[in-house]
Amino acid sequence: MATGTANGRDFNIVLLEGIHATALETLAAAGHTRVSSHARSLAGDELIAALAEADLVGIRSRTQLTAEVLAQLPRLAAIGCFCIGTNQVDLAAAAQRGIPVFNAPFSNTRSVAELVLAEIVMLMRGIPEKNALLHRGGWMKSAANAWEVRGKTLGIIGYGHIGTQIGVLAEQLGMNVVFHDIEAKLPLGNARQLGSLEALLAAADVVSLHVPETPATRDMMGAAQFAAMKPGSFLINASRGTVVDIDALAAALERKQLLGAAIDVFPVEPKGNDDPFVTPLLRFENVILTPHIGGSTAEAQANIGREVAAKLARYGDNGSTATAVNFPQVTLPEPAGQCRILHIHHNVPGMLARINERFSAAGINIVAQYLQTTPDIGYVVIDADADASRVAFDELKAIEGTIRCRIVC
Ligand SMILES: NC(=O)c1ccc[n+]([C@@H]2O[C@H](COP(=O)([O-])OP(=O)(O)OC[C@H]3O[C@@H](n4cnc5c(N)ncnc54)[C@H](O)[C@@H]3O)[C@@H](O)[C@H]2O)c1
Ligand SMILES: O=C(O)[C@H](O)COP(=O)(O)O
Repeated sequence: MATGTANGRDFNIVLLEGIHATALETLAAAGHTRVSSHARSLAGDELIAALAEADLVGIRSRTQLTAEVLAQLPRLAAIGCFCIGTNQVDLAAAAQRGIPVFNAPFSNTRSVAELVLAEIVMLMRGIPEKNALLHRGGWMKSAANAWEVRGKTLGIIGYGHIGTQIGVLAEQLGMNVVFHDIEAKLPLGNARQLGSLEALLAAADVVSLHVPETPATRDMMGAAQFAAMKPGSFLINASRGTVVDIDALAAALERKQLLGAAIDVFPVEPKGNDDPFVTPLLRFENVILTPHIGGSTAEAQANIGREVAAKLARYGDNGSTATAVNFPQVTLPEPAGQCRILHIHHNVPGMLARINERFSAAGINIVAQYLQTTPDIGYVVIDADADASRVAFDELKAIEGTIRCRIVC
């Protein structure tokens, strides 16, 4: 199905999940004023109704944009994830519908790293249970199960942006750092990559998870992995809730295989601050529970708001897909002609020839042309003069294999 919109600045933009005000400011500065904001995540019919007229949508980690949801939003032209994770969007389905997805790959990295570092110290001193007891009037002055972190081993699973930051900071506290990753990674400082997850679990006093949500990371910490951890060690999960089998974690805490944990993300999380929260971990006072706030700092949210809003505005205004996570990436200068046609199509043989034929048959001069492809999707951007572009636009929309076609003048 081919669709077309007249001009990027006519875009209707919907922001969900309390995205920071810097996003609105950035969009307004780019001339986008048709923006509505919602404080929480939406689902089901509410979500479809809120996004029915949206050209651009901004979400955070909770809103699920599945293939089924996207199929009901034919108008949607681009998605901004105002966070790092993009697992909440069906990226392949979005690409097939000609929808690029943008995120903020490192604006909250430091915030997560600082939280994890603090949690390592808190857990190794037994602070969570001492704090809970003291709030009830109990006094537990004791050095039992309280250690310096200096000289202990931190095991990082997923040595990407966040994992590497944590490794560097932990070494400054005198920790030994080992990591496990599916890719061979450059170790920073004195960190060492271990050959397997099992080797890491056997070596670490504290294990910290920093992998994305993928089929391979689902329940990657289950009963067998907890049994393989050092007796009396600790687990930190600030990645995604699906990475840890939470019942297996509860069992490991129960039998004191683990002396504590810090959990920021959960398999099921409330949609907003007014919804109830349940987890089998409530009964453990040696577990730090935080409501998915690893990236929730003033600095991170303000930066994310600016970064992702700018990416959406740029795509709307000039078609640039630089840094899109699911789409051919084209970094574009300002239009060289009076109008720019953005043509998204299935990547089948002869498509570019068919597009160019339309221009030469109509005697239209192409001022500039850009092409980028992935195995499935092709993205061609053509600058031409205004009247000619409108003729070409109508022609290009009709080419078989077109997914979406847009003109910006
Ligand atoms: N709690 C929060 O608020 C919060 C904030 C930011 C990010 N996150 C989560 O943290 C995750 C990591 O963020 P990042 O910026 O470091 O991502 P990243 O992409 O830079 O790093 C992820 C690393 O995990 C590795 N990896 C992937 N699959 C793996 C597997 N099966 N086994 C071992 N390693 C694997 C990758 O090779 C990569 O090195 C994000 O995907 C997001 O889900 C949570
Ligand atoms: O992926 C992320 O960046 C984090 O999980 C933060 O998500 P949030 O924006 O919903 O807090």
